[in-house]
Amino acid sequence: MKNKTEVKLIKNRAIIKFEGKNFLGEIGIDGRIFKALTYARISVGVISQQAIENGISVLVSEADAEKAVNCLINEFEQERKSGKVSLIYSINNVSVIGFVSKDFNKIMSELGRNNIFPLILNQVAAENRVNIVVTSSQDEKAKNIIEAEIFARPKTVHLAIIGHGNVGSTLIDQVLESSEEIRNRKKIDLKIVAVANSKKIALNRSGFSENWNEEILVAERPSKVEELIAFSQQNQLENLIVVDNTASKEFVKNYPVLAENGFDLVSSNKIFNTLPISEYRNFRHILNKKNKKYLYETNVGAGLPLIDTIKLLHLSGENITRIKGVFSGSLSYIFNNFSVRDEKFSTILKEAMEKGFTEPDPREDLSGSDVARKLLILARELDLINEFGDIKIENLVPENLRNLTKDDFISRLSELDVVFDEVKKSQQKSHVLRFTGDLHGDLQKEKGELDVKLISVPVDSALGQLKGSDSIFEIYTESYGENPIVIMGAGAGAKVTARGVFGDILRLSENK
Ligand SMILES: NC(=O)C1=CN([C@@H]2O[C@H](COP(=O)(O)OP(=O)(O)OC[C@H]3O[C@@H](n4cnc5c(N)ncnc54)[C@H](O)[C@@H]3O)[C@@H](O)[C@H]2O)C=CC1
Ligand SMILES: N[C@@H](CC=O)C(=O)O
Repeated sequence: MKNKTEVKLIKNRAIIKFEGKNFLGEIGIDGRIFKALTYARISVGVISQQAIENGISVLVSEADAEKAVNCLINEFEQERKSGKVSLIYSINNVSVIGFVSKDFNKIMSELGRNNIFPLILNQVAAENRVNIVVTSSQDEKAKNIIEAEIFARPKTVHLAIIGHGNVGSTLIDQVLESSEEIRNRKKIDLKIVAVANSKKIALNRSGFSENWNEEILVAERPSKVEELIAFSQQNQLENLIVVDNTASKEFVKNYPVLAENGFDLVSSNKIFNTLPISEYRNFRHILNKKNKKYLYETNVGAGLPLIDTIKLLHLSGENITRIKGVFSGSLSYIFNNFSVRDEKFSTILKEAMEKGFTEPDPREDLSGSDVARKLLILARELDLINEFGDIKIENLVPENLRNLTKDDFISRLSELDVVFDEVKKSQQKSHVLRFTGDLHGDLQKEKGELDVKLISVPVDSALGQLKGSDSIFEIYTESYGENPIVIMGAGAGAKVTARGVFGDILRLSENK
């Protein structure tokens, strides 16, 4: 049962800390502290004794802090000389929050998740009455969190959307469209308070509306993570989630500092999960330490529920023996169409780009790197310690086009036509081209074998029948034997991917 009383916030307090050896429980010490402060006409608030640290803390008005310290220094002059009292000092800029709640543990865990750890906690258990002392830079945020809990108010979740290209802009629109329904149904108030591209970041404490695009046009702040962190701290924003919808190798370097500063993370960007295993593990260590979460369901199979399925199977002890299939939505579209249509390769590639299936630079797909990343991400979900360099990748980009700028490459797409015409013609009759990923070998060992390659398969085979931009993942396990678990569906596209990212945001929000 929630207890509906006011949550009181008293600002401009200071903690007077009194530290020493073996004086706790000694008759008269508390009395002398009070007497000295009363004589000095200083009113005393919350009191706490720390048995382990051997200290006493009292709360006074910040204006009285210096006077309180001096008066206690005088009172305990002898004990200071003998070393019995080692330190008397003040911690300024703190606030007291008083409330009544039966769900004390829940409130403390919500505060902790938001990096708020009270400096003093004073609880009258019989009355469910609690006073906590927090730094003033976190007091409003703490009050909001406590009120949301006690009064069962919709909890506000603050979102920072990094990257507003195909996936990012679709996600923003989806969030704005559904936010009212989510507030009513789930009691979660999703607020997009930051939107960034590679150059600028737009910040809006009250949350962006449908005209977010205009706000980013006139934004002047550089797209730096420091701007976002400072903004979240200055505005005391609780329940923070940063969403990475870039393909940036640079932005992922910010993940650890974001987790350190209280952000959970959601990412459609696959780069972080394919960094060297030491960085991959170190980040997970930071997440654990800071009680933060990182979700990336769309890293493999866009909106398809693949990572979760693999995670669950693996966690439940199911022995996954092989994962293979067509992992790329764009290459699925390209080869499904190129194999059966009388059309140039470059024309079909352009279609895939226009439909938003390819990476920002389509060579990430054609080179096999994007499929290789997906394969590595799955391998690591199985606790394999493969590195990107272990993957055998067939690169479909001719060597002379590999080192061009993206724009130069795109202006020379027609050079791909001859190459792929040859490949198409060289197939057996009734065969089609498919670009596949295969994680195999002894997956009980430290490393698996990862292969990424273009193959030619009979048109009536399972892979041969793939349509549109569908991906197919065959998951072989010990219990399922020769019949794999098959997950198939749209493997790329802004709408399905943004929906998958949105799902991750909701999963995090519900646990907040
Ligand atoms: N398109 C799809 O079907 C799928 C895409 N993804 C992933 O989604 C991500 C985004 O893809 P798209 O939206 O198609 O790309 P896009 O090129 O349309 O958009 C990328 C956005 O990121 C911004 N950006 C780049 N570097 C940045 C930085 N350092 N800081 C801030 N912003 C930066 C760009 O300004 C742009 O707004 C990629 O990582 C992709 O692999 C994942 C699954 C499916
Ligand atoms: N470019 C990727 C998009 C999804 O990850 C693909 O084609 O699969």
